Amino acid sequence: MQSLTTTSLRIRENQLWILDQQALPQQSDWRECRDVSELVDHIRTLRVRGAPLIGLSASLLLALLAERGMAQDELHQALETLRASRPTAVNLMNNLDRMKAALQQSDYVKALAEEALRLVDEDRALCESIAAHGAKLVTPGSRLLTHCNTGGLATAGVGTAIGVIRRAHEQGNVEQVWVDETRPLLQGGRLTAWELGELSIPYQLICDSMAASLMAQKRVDAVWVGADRIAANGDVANKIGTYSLAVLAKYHGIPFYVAAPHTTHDPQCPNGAAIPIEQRDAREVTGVSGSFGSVQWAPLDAQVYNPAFDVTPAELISGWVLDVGVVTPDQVREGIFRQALQ
Ligand SMILES: CSC[C@H]1O[C@H](OP(=O)(O)O)[C@H](O)[C@@H]1O
Repeated sequence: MQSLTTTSLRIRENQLWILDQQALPQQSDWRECRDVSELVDHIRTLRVRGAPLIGLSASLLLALLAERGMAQDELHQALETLRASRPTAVNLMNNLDRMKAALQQSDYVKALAEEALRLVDEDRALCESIAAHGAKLVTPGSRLLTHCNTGGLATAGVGTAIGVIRRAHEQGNVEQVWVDETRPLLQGGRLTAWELGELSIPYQLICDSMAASLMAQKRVDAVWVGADRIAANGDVANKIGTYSLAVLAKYHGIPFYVAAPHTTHDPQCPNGAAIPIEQRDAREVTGVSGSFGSVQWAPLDAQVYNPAFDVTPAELISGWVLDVGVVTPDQVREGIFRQALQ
């Protein structure tokens, strides 16, 4: 398979390398990813994370395994093992459905490689289109608030919500970004802060609990977040804490935008209640860990509730900023979300 480079994935000499996103920003640790069990572990521990990136890494590994001679039936098993690695982000399921179709072909080795690389190229283009549509919504002097991490680390391109912020900043319309640290795994404090620093985009890091008072002080002009799955009715599953931001934005009359590829919309999922929400390990809440080691502050036997995502109902969303354009609340109320994608 040809060499490939994204912010957090590489193909070199037919080997997949991943940038350990749990080690960032203290360490840029590239790790070989040789087989399914390693990738599943990287995905489950969020060394590989971000809805688009999870799907792309799984697709690229399957293509590499085929090139190394893995039998078709083993590849089918590998594909389904990867599908089960994280349940919420629909990108993984969509990508693997396409890889499964490639696996049915007679020359499946070639078909898998072509499809995996096509998915990477498509994601890059999707990011650019999302960013272009979204940047038009960012007015001069905007102070934008974002949650979790939705940049180049999480995609093959410029990102989704952070892609919009990046392009709007290039157009001179972003005064600064408020970055939610995003407990429990601190994707904002570790990854978005790192990415915006690398891009020289002015930001201030905040604890998630600080967003409300910033909005009350009229210091936030819009909220931009990503999505892991958009239900047929426009409800959105995204990193835990997104729903509370949407409620706060509604209360304060602040626009709340979701940026995502159109493929994140899942017409088979009727509404937010039908989106599977991943429950995660208690130790992520009773303490924190990273390349610096780990520290636990709560009792180790503390009872913990740790859903990785929450659901924001469509009524709280000002616009779904997709690669195909911006879907409006009126279109969603009219139940024509899908048609709006045409
Ligand atoms: C463009 S990434 C979309 C989505 O993925 C993140 O979740 P995680 O860090 O657990 O993989 C977050 O929900 C982002 O909004």
